[in-house]
Amino acid sequence: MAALSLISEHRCFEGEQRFYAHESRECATEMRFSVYLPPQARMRPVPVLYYLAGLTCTEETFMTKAGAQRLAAELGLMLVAPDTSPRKNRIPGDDAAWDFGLGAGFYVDATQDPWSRHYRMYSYVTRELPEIAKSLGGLADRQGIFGHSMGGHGALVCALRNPAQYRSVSAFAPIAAPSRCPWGEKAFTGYLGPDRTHWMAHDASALAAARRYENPILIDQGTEDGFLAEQLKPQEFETACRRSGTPLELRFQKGYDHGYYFISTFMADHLRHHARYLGA
Ligand SMILES: N[C@@H](CCC(=O)N[C@@H](CSC=O)C(=O)NCC(=O)O)C(=O)O
Repeated sequence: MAALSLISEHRCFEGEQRFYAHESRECATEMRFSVYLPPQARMRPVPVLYYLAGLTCTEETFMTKAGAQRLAAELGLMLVAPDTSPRKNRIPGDDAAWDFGLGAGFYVDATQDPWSRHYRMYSYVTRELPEIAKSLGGLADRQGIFGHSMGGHGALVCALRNPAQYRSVSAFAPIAAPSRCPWGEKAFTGYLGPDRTHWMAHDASALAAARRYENPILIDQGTEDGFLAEQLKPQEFETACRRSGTPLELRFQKGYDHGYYFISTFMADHLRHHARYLGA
């Protein structure tokens, strides 16, 4: 594992909020991530909860907007939030749109040129970040994952493909059927190519229909979310879970939109959900 470079460190609810950069093995360029170390981490290894953010976000968004650290400190949960794409090695056209390229890695391992060298967010999250979390005092056998929108899609896919690795999963307004919405179709075509059979390994609804995930999945979705009907499609995920017998609690929250005021409102429920299955 390459050395971590500490960008900044801040005392927070008796724990430590840190921001790091490092040369990523999987992305073959510099990556950034944030970590919240609860006070318990000074004494012993602690469970780890990964948060994957949405389009246009960075490694800072969750830590500054979601209000998760106070309860994470109480529960003794380490929080780890990666950036949403590589940014250091620029690719022509990577900033041409806000829903593809920079800030929009979609948590897949790209197979298409010119993205395939650096855009390997799936392997970065599922392989490299856990090694880093362990080196910072995280327990390898007590990991959970959650996320928002594009990151909700990423969290569901990581957990459904690696049920032994992630004991718990939840999402806020996830892109739940990316093969059948404009954001997902654009990203998967660009990163994975036009053959839709290659998309299924990154489609949460396809994965949930194919195999049962044992622990209950929690999803919160705002009813006033402007992306709900066209981009998110949580009902397709609900149907898929029913097919495989995967336990799902899909909660429609009246009056809430897609943003971080919604996420911060229900953050405590998600942290407690993970704490329950991570033994925190
Ligand atoms: N183009 C707009 C909207 C981008 C946006 O809404 N991003 C969401 C995630 S959407 C799906 O992944 C987000 O989390 N934004 C960050 C925030 O702080 O709300 C724009 O560029 O703002």
